Amino acid sequence: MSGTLILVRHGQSEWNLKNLFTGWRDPDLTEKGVEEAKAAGQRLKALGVKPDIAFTSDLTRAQHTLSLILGELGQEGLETIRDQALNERDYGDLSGLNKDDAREKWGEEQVHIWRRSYDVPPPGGESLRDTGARVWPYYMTEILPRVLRGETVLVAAHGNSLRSLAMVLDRLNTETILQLEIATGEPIVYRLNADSTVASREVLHG
Ligand SMILES: O=C(O)[C@H](O)COP(=O)(O)O
Repeated sequence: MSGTLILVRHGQSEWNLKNLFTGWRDPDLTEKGVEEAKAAGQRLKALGVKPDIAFTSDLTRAQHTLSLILGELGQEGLETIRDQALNERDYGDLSGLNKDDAREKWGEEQVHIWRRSYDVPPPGGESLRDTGARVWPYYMTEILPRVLRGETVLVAAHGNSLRSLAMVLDRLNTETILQLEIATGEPIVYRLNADSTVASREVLHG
């Protein structure tokens, strides 16, 4: 066994609440999102988790979630690396549009394909494969080596940047990834084997 990797999607954002495609736009958390983030921190604390380092994206909602979690853990000053490699999928021309309005305009099926498929990008934006093309090398070079050294690494990021990472960790293929949803503010705790495969996976539900 080597180290521990904790993935957490940010708490509810202002645009999650308004049902808008967000991508690289930068809304902050709602009150509910703040509470979700604090609750995530409390659940990690109850589990006895003590991160050695944290990673987050270049976007406010993930950074704010991370700082609330670290507050609950009493680790406000923890070394934190921010990188846009961990940003949400770029939703391109859909950014800022209402998801129900988009379903009306393009149809339920097309919108679902843009949101959940592996390799169909939304207009002007990134497919999950495109997102993975920046997340996977970042994971391999910056995050995984620390976990393999036995560290506990906390990653606060986004629904689709984390879905691309879960493809690797949970061995999902281009079909089975369609089913994976990652809830806001629910940490996923992975213990990794020395060969980087997953020894155990636990979702800390609310
Ligand atoms: O960017 C967004 O709109 C959300 O964070 C994730 O959206 P999705 O559930 O449509 O992938």
